[in-house]
Amino acid sequence: MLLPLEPNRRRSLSDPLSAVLQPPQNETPADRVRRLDAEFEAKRVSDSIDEMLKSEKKEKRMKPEVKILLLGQSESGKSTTLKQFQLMHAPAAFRADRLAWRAVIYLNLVRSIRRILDAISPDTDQDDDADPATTPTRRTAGMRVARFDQYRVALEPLRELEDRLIRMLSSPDEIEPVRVAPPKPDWNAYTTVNYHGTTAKNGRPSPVITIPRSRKPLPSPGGSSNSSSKSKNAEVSVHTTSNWKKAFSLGNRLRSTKGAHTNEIEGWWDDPSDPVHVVHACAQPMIALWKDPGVKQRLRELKLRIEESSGFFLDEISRITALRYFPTDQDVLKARLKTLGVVEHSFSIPDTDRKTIEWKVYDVGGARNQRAAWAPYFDDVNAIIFLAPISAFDQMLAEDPRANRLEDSFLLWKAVVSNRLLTNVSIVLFLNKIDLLQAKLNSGVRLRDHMPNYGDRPNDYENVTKYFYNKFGSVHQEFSANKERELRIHFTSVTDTRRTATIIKNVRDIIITANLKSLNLM
Ligand SMILES: Nc1nc2c(ncn2[C@@H]2O[C@H](COP(=O)(O)OP(=O)(O)OP(=O)(O)O)[C@@H](O)[C@H]2O)c(=O)[nH]1
Ligand SMILES: [Mg+2]
Repeated sequence: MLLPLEPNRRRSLSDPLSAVLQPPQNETPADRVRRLDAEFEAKRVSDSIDEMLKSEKKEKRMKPEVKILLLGQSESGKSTTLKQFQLMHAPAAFRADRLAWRAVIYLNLVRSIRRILDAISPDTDQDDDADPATTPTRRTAGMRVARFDQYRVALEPLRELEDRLIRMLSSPDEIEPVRVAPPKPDWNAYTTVNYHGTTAKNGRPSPVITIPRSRKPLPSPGGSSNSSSKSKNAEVSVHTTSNWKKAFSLGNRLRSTKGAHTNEIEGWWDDPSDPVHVVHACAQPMIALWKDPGVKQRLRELKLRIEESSGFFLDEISRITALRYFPTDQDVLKARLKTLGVVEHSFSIPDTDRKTIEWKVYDVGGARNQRAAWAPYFDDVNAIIFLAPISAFDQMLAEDPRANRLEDSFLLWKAVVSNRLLTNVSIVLFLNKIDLLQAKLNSGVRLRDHMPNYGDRPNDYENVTKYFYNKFGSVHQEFSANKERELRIHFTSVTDTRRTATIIKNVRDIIITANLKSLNLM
């Protein structure tokens, strides 16, 4: 039986392709059957290839890659949230790095001590180089701390240690220092800087992180200070990529067995050059300084709440300065390293159907001069976790002492929710540092003194958190580029592992659902 000619075969003869496909003029009925059979077979093969491609595509869509961007101002808790992701989804790697964080923890501790000495120093009254984020703008006259000179002398070795830790963390084996990061920082303010010279394959800059350096060295016994550290924004950069961790990793520090007979392990505590010996030797004066009622009184007069600051370890000096101190998970979560650039971390996470999904979490630097680096990540991100540290309502930005940190968070939030590139991106808001907020309100700090709009509402946790919830929520409602977008708001303390794990799980499910919906798979 002759197969009928398909209507769509009749093409215009002006089309050269059609002319070629036309059956020959002198085609016999037998030739025609053969030709149509061949065409039928070709179509069958082509259809089956199409089918395979379709199912491969579907399979690919079923295990999508999810990209999450962590956004928020500096010290909002982005890197801490990332650490919680690591703790949940790559615990072995997280724990393998714990020893490396020892250097950062020592540096955080030394820096806190330095801040106290700076604050209580009788020389500080004329200081125009104090930390704007933490130093009261006007010095308050008060009692001189009686033992100040003793503390200054006893804690002098910490000055050299700080420089040494910075050098160790700054990847000394990196040979080609190249500046890649932000366009406009005061480069002269960075000391001992090594930058990774590579640029990632997508043209995005290589990640680096910085350790905030105290603005001044410890006051020297003679009262003079190192002039090189007088610059305003002195910070030290350290690569996220590798070497700062290597310098302090277990592999490097546990080098050999002491002897075939004893089988005793030689650890960092046996290395006389290890920084632990300096902090260990200074432990007693550090404890005495922190416990000194005169010091506490002076800090109160200055309204300096050191215990609320990043990388706070002053309540745990004995434990942290012990010769065989090994950081706990919680120590690592509390340790502070400032991020510069954008850092990508990948996790393979099984979803509800036990399919593995590749999650890419991007942690960005939140300081103002870092924010220009965010935009290149907006075009292919699935979700944003935005962190606003609501305890910071009485603080100023480190990079701009005139800008209230919470006002800055509101502006940043508005810019993110109204950004058109992010129209179809799920957004989750973490109102973070609620533990510090609670402590601050309990200590009598009033919100309305810093945000007059708060008015006469009660200054308690419940009312204050409700106020922030509504304020951030209404900014989203008014300015969102996507009026359909459902906003999820969580009150968080991202240093709290148990609560944060529950929230992350919840956020993960929401993001997966939204992602599948956007792919029309639900
Ligand atoms: N008490 C308390 N501390 C927190 C909380 N969240 C973060 N921190 C601490 O605040 C400090 C700053 O947090 P990071 O995660 O480094 O901040 P970041 O947003 O990554 O900052 P940049 O890298 O500068 O953009 C760290 O020492 C954290 O341990 C919180 O909810 N409560
Ligand atoms: Mg960070």
